[in-house]
Amino acid sequence: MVVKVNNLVKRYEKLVALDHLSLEIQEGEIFGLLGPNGSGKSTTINCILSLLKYDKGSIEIFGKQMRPDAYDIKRDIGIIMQNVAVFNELTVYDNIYYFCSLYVKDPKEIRRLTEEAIEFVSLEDFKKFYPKKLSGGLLRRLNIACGIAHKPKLIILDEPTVAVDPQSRNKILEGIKKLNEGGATIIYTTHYMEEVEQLCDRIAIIDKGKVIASGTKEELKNMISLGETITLETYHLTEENIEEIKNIPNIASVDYNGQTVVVKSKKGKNNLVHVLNYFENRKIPMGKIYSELPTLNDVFLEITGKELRD
Ligand SMILES: Nc1ncnc2c1ncn2[C@@H]1O[C@H](COP(=O)(O)OP(=O)(O)OP(=O)(O)O)[C@@H](O)[C@H]1O
Repeated sequence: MVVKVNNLVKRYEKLVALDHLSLEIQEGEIFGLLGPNGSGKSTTINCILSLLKYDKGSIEIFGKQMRPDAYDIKRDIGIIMQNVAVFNELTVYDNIYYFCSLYVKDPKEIRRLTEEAIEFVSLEDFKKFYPKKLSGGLLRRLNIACGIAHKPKLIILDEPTVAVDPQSRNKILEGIKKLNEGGATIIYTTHYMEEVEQLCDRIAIIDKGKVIASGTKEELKNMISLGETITLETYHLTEENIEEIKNIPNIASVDYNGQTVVVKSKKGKNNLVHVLNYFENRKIPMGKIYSELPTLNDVFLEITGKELRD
């Protein structure tokens, strides 16, 4: 176990930001903390890092109790915060060198690690640039390089792709996978379900400071009753047809807007076949058809009754 958070409670005056939150993160995994804005992700990370005091609970990292002065633990952690934290008066190279020098003493080794980090985030052409001259995506990559240059065993990234262009976003996600393949354990917070689906081995979904579900994405999707969502283009459905589709076994809901019908089914076999057979037998013309498995948004929606997105 790399991180063990037990029953954490954090209040900001009257607001309970973390409400008995527990997490267990194992060595070598990419662990996703998924939740809407304001659910408590940054507060969790700041408590884990002992940057914030909390009211109740305990936090262990690498099997030891985490404290504000636990420098032996902090040395092995890389932090990439939501807000870019670099020095505007230092170049790209000097920023990375500086952050690396907080953990590594030998100048030759710092230079080697700095070059490696620059290569890792593909900033070779920008070494002498000052942060103000970098685009948002490049700045994020610099922020990441500063956090990982000292080769930490545990890397914590708090929403590193917010307001980043798709190219930089892909580079960041690929980079995180590479860091993980190199042996680092990763904690990744985001409100983008696509990112955790793509990246994470295990996920905790949080809402209002509580873990509402956790597991692999398959486990999370198996927790809910929704099977698949079938979307079908058709201009010819009557009220009677809609009622009949609702009565097909295993169908949970039917929504029709005059152009497309969205049929949600409960878990079970051959749901798509049954729906298509209905259209075939009634000779109702169909256009495009597709069927989707539940998303993590569906999981969030079924548990909390609201959308993950704002
Ligand atoms: N310093 C603070 N003082 C008072 N309330 C705070 C403070 N920081 C956070 N909060 C509140 O605590 C709750 C959790 O906030 P937190 O920033 O941890 O959520 P988050 O999931 O990281 O959201 P976001 O992605 O918007 O940062 C929110 O209701 C937020 O308004």
